[in-house]
Amino acid sequence: MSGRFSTADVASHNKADNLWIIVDEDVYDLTKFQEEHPGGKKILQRVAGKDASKQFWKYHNESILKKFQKQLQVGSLDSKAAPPTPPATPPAKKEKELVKPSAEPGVVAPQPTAAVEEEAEALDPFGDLVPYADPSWYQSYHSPYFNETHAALREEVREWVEEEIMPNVTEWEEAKKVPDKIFKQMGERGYLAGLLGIHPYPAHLTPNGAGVKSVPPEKWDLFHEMLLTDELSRSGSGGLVWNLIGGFGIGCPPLVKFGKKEVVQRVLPEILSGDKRICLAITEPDAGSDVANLTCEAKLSEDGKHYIVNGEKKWITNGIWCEYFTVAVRTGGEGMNGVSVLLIERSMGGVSTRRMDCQGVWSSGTTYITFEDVNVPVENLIGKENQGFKVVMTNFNHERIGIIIQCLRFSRVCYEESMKYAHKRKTFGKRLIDHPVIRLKLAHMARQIEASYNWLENLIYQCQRMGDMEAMLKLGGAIASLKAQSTTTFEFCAREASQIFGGLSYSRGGQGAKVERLYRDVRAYAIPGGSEEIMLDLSIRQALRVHKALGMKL
Ligand code: HEM
Repeated sequence: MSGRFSTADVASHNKADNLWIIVDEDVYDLTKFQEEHPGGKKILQRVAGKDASKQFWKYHNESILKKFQKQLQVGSLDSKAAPPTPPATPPAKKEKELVKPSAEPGVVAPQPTAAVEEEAEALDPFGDLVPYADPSWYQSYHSPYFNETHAALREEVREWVEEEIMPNVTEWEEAKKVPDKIFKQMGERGYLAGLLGIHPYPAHLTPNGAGVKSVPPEKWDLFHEMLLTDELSRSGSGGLVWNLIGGFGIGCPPLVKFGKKEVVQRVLPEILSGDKRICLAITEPDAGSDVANLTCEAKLSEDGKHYIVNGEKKWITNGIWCEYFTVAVRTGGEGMNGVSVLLIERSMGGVSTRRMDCQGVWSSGTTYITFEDVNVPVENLIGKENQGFKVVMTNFNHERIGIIIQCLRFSRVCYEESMKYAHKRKTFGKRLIDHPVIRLKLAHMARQIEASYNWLENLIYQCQRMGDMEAMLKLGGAIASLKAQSTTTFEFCAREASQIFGGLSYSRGGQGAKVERLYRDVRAYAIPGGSEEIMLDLSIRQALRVHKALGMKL
């Protein structure tokens, strides 16, 4: 694809059997491709030998060029500037320390220990700079939370997502499967190790012991985790995100934090390398948010060496692909004090999984599981017997924060796609963006996204300072509330984006692909991890309990 051509050269390829076009000063040979072009061959023949940039951008988005470039591009116009040659050694980046805001007087949160009082400096602008389409720290606004290590990770992840993931998401979603090599890359790049909620992340357990390329383990914090999930969510596919981190992100942390050392040492390396998968199995056909009433039973064998597990689990993300299952079971009497958590391994026998067909998140592998007389060694108990509720509850904050990050980025994707489309689509002689009614829709999307995201940053900071236990006690209410806020924001943005895209977001694929897919994914966020109704009620009950303990005066 390295040829250089004049416009006259391209103009000579202007027949159906010799069909070249120009898009943005690059030259494409569509002679063979025209037969399979979803928009038809005649439309291509009409622009044969010509600059078709305007027509191209009217009907397609960026991912199409990325996907077909290798196959169809034969070169560029000789008038196009040659791509810059990269410098032999990239300029060294100056690292700024994380700036930690000091707590207000009277706030119970622990005070920062390191006396880092440097002023928060804005980082270089990054991305397309569409207002509100990225977090404000991407766009040269000041932030107390992000430093150069976050900027480096952002660049690393974005490049990978743009190259390896973006062009293929629609295809994978339709196939209901993401190629295994992508999950494997999550391991190789150290991302799985970074998503455990553990700092420093266990770099020695990543393949080659290398960890994450742009962030050493000791610098890793919850904002890196947040950013990783956020950037993955730019794919505009809940299925893709859940395929890569859905099961792992909620199934692995309880094992690492509460599992027996020998068991963790045995299984963790092959999970963090991306060779084997793990998921969390709590929900049952008859017990969703009502965890305390689950019925999957684990009976201790007479010799006390095994639990014998029988029961069913439903809507389990990634289950069909997993070797390991972090499972909530009943080992004691009724209610929350009879619940334990076990690591069940497929190789133990008696584990069956089948894919469930769902409204959204198609490539996430939603699963129905049956356990029939599974013999689980007692060493595989995670936490203490009958105290599994604590393990489950600690995990909920991590799970819900993941849901919030994804929902807010998906809302941004809906907004960004709408903003870009509104600048090219014309109705009644005007671009959509020139209609006040469309700007109003965008404004309502943006205000909800920004307000929710700013609360999210604050809660991540609180989690970072508090640690799991304190965060579980103090932040459960606020996180539950923000979960409801983010899913309603997502639902609103998906609807408004769909109205702006019209028919293009009703059919699958093409320019409205992300919006159509996200519209279907909304319920997968609003229902699991605690439904909106339960979250909102909990947010008040929990906050009152905490503030009573803090000395609230009514
Ligand atoms: C590099 C050249 C091109 C490639 C690789 C390409 C590829 C595609 C693909 C994959 C689609 C399916 C929809 C989607 O996924 O977006 C499509 C649809 C379409 N294309 Fe192209 N195309 C090219 C050039 C053009 C040009 C130059 C025109 C117009 C002159 C055009 C007009 C259309 C139309 C009208 C549709 C249907 C859009 C819709 O369903 O709303 N394409 N093209």
